[in-house]
Amino acid sequence: MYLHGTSQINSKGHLEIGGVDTMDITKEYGTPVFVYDVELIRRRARGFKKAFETEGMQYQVAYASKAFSCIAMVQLADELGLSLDVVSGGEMLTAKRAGFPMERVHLHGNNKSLEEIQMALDLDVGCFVVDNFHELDMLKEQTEKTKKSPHVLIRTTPGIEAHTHEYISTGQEDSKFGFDLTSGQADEAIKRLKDHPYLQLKGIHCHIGSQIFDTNGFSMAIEKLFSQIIRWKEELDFEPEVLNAGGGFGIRYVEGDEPLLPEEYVTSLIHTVKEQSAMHGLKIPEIWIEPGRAMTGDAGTTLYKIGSQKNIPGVRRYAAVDGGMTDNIRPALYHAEYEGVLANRANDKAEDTFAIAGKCCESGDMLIWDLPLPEIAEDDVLAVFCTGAYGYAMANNYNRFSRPPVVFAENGSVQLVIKKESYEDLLRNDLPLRSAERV
Ligand SMILES: Cc1ncc(COP(=O)(O)O)c(C=O)c1O
Ligand SMILES: N[C@@H](CCCC[NH3+])C(=O)O
Repeated sequence: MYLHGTSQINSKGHLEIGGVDTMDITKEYGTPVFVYDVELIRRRARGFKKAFETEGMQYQVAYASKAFSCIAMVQLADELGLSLDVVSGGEMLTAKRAGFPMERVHLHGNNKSLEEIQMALDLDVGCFVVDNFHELDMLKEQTEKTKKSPHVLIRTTPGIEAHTHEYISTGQEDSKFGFDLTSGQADEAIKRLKDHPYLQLKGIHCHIGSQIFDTNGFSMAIEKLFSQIIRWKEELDFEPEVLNAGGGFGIRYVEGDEPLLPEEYVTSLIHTVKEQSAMHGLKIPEIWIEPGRAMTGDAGTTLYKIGSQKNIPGVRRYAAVDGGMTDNIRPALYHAEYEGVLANRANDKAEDTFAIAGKCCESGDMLIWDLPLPEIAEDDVLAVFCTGAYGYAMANNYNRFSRPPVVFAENGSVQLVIKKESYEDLLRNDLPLRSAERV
């Protein structure tokens, strides 16, 4: 069994996270519940920053809050000296309410609305990552109106295909994101932005995909960008001060996943950027990165209660838990794989293989297809590891299930950071049918 971060098995045979017995957590908060190992998030943040500091670089590590956003998480990101990547009005407002320094917030999005652009200017968001001409026009108009002068990066698609699931690969030419490098779109964006009286064009952004295990794709993307930068310098008198290499750093979900350490990804990035700058006689730009999954993914564990079982002899043994695709849609969406353990009997030997099903009215609502477990009984608690990124963040109310609570565990104490959604929360926006006097 692979245990992440501070997770360990205590003398009662219970899974412990952040020094807290997970059985105490389920007693207090019920199931399902997301538990974050805060110390592991701290370690990840330190890892990403360390390499930049060792190499004496100007940098920003922006936590991609789409992976998991809530007020406490954003406050933790601030405490860790991170910047923040947001992609919506909701994520922006979370940052504001968390008291996050808005100048360190970077706004992404391939279809930012006018309302979101206005909100970002109102909130003094530090940097817009401009994705397309539609946004560019709105942004120009709004900055001319408000006389605000945010920093801007141009998001480019470098034409690099990361070896990952098709739906989470974003850097290839045929992508909905960013300005294409080869057709001249990026050049046009630079021309339109360069001498704008308010928008301060600082640099270039690219993001090649997610859950990437090696450094080749990042290096190739940087080399590709530099081949354009030398041309931009000559033809457009534009040399980026900032190069944002995006996120995408992988984590270990299951055996066979072999990610690098955060500092290893960063060291390689820095070397490629330094090498390319020296080769082309350019200044070394600031490097910004945007890790999401690698910051919170393996720090999250979901605890479920086992309920019904179904044995189809010679075919499969199903065990259903009290959550599923409503709190973790990744298996249904990407065939993502997870590992898990019985949190209340973590030392018991596995005796059979179980397919762990969710409780939604959907055959594809499966969490794990082949999990070795001991003989299980009703009310056993199943811990599914590595659910900290794009778990709660992609949670939904299908079948009108409510979203679980989230707790942070550290140094033997536990703190509730998101309350369980109540039935009242679920019904809050419903209005009765106008003709239905009966309601
Ligand atoms: C622009 C951008 N930055 C950062 C991220 C975070 O990616 P990850 O969670 O894989 O680090 C994403 C999502 O893939 C993204 O689209
Ligand atoms: N949500 C995806 C990754 C996409 C990240 C955002 N571009 C996942 O769970 O893996």
